[in-house]
Amino acid sequence: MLETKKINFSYNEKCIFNNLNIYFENKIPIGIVGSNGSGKSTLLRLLSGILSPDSGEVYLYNKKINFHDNESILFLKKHVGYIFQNPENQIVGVTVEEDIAFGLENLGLDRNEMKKRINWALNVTDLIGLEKKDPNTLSGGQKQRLAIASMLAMQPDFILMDEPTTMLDPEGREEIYKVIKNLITIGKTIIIASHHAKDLQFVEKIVALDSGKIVFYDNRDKFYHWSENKNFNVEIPFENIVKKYTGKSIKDLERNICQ
Ligand SMILES: Nc1ncnc2c1ncn2[C@@H]1O[C@H](COP(=O)(O)OP(=O)(O)OP(=O)(O)O)[C@@H](O)[C@H]1O
Repeated sequence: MLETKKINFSYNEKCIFNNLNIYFENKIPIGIVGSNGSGKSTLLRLLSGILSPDSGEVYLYNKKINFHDNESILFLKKHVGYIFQNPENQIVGVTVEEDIAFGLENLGLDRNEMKKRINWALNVTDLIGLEKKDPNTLSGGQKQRLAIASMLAMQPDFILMDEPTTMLDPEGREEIYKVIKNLITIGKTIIIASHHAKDLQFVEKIVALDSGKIVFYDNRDKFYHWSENKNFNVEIPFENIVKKYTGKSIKDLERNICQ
């Protein structure tokens, strides 16, 4: 479990969170939605130790994170990985393989373990065969998959993604969806902040933020019903629109066409 208790956070004078309590259970994929500026990225950054709260607490597995203690922050960072919207912010190696190895070098792993982790991360992110490539020559989708692979090799339990497909073309987006599915299958807890319906297709629950407050936290399907006529700047999934206007699922309609 990853949670915040009574968190307060401001950028200079601008208050973003006032007494925010939220929890994320292991292995329940969650989407975070909200209009621009509602605090989605800030929340992900607080949960992953990139930002520290002004007051209040972050707990991971019931352990309180001490933001003044490097070891405590490392404990949080070891278990909670963060993926930026723009993969360029995360890529540092001169080859794909070296980029993945970079984060591992500080962990004191032996060569075999490093190799094993690199291959595993390449596999989960579908990057096998690109090990020797210069990251600068990769497509947007491949770069984002590399950012995920490099973070994955550190073996975090929670993977926080901040609008992971916003910079990508449709092909790149589909590549990331395949990876998100893989990550869920191997038991990672995914938390995705996004405006795109397809980014949220695999999440079980949705948290809606409005000016730093949680105004909804429940199952994904309930969210789309609840949010009708509210402005959360989030796309409605195509299948929900079809269902609303025809009363039928896409599968039922396809069946009728084929009969
Ligand atoms: N480094 C910063 N310094 C000052 N203000 C910031 C900073 N980062 C974000 N903000 C402000 O804090 C508020 C919340 O920002 P945040 O990025 O968390 O929202 P968001 O919901 O992720 O928005 P978006 O959907 O546009 O990405 C916004 O008003 C934003 O302008």
